[in-house]
Amino acid sequence: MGTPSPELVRVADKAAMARAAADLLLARIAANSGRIAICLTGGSSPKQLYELLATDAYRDRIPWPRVHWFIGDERFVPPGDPLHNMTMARSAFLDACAPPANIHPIPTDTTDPEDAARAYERELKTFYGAEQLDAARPLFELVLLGIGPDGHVASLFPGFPAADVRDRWVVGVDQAHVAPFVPRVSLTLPVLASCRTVLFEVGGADKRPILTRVLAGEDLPANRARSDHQTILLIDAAASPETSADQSTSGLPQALIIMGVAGSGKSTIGKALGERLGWRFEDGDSFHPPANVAKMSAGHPLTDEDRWPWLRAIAAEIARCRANGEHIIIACSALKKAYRDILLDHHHDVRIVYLEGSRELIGDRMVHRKGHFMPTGLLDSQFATLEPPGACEHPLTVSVDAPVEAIVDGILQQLHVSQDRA
Ligand SMILES: O=C(O)[C@H](O)[C@@H](O)[C@H](O)[C@H](O)COP(=O)(O)O
Repeated sequence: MGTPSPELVRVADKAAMARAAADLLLARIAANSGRIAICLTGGSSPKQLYELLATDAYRDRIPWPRVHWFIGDERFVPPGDPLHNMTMARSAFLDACAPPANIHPIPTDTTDPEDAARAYERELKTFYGAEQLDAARPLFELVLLGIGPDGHVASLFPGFPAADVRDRWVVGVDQAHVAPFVPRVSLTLPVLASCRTVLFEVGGADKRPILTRVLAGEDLPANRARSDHQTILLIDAAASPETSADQSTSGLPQALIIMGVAGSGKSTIGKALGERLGWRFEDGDSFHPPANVAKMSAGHPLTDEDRWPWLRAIAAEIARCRANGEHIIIACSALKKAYRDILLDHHHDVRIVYLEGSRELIGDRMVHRKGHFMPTGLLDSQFATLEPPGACEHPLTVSVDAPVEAIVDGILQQLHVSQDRA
């Protein structure tokens, strides 16, 4: 299988970009319960993100002891210098939040950048526990990158030999192609690729010229830095070239997740929608691992720990469908945002359909529909758990207070599917 194409995610401005990047970082951390490595970037683009991570809203949600912080490139200046990349990250958030042993700067107190590169390569290999990268076991969970005005990433400049190095993990770069003109030390492209997600932050009007070239597919380091698994380009309105204004919203989604509390009609609506679109429908419950099925059959409620593998199994099925170009509709209560984050996995072609209804309405429907009574406690607890999807999740919201066909019409309308096409 080739390298997946990058996904474009558009946000309004740099503040929204920082929030989206922070949310993705949290999702990546939540998806792996082991020791995690994150590769930070220098430059000015990530500063807002770093500052956001130090705020209560994010800081308290990061399991700091198990997260390790590396850097994709360093300017060969002493720590503390205003140009020093890791110093910027340290003062923005790391020093206040991360255990010192989990901060892995590139040394710049060595004789030259080449020595520093060798020392950092050793450190990365020791952390990884092997001399060779294995595509099935990425080194990093997330690699953050910015794009320079000439299309460079980390300190891999276009036309410089460092951008072609494949047999080293880290290289010394004697001179930079753009300011600041100090020697650099940089991770190489195969090492940056060894991650679950490469996330580019590209914001501000000054990025528009280079982004236009990148989106046109020019052969630049920015177009060669791709994760083996997932690459996301977060771009804001100011950086976005007009010509690509509707690229990310055109076409139908690849997958739809029908969410809502028990009794909101997820399966009925999902099946009816599947028939109208000609897409496969699956009940999310069929993805529960046997341990969960056993627990539920014994009448024990599931905990979030039980739910993660189940949600990841659904996400894996969505990923499989996306890779094969198949459409799928999955019914899954997905009451909390953390659950939906796993299911959506930041894919803009996976959309949520939220079946909205009040507790009274859904309680009533339960009684009248099948003459079957749902215990009040269960419905109450569903509503207590429910975190309705926010605008940033771009849900298709429909009221369940209508006949099935009208609800399906409402969803098709929001998908801009003409009734002929359906
Ligand atoms: O050390 C560096 O300069 C970098 O890591 C570099 O690759 C940076 O990410 C880009 O040049 C974008 O820089 P800005 O974010 O400042 O535009």
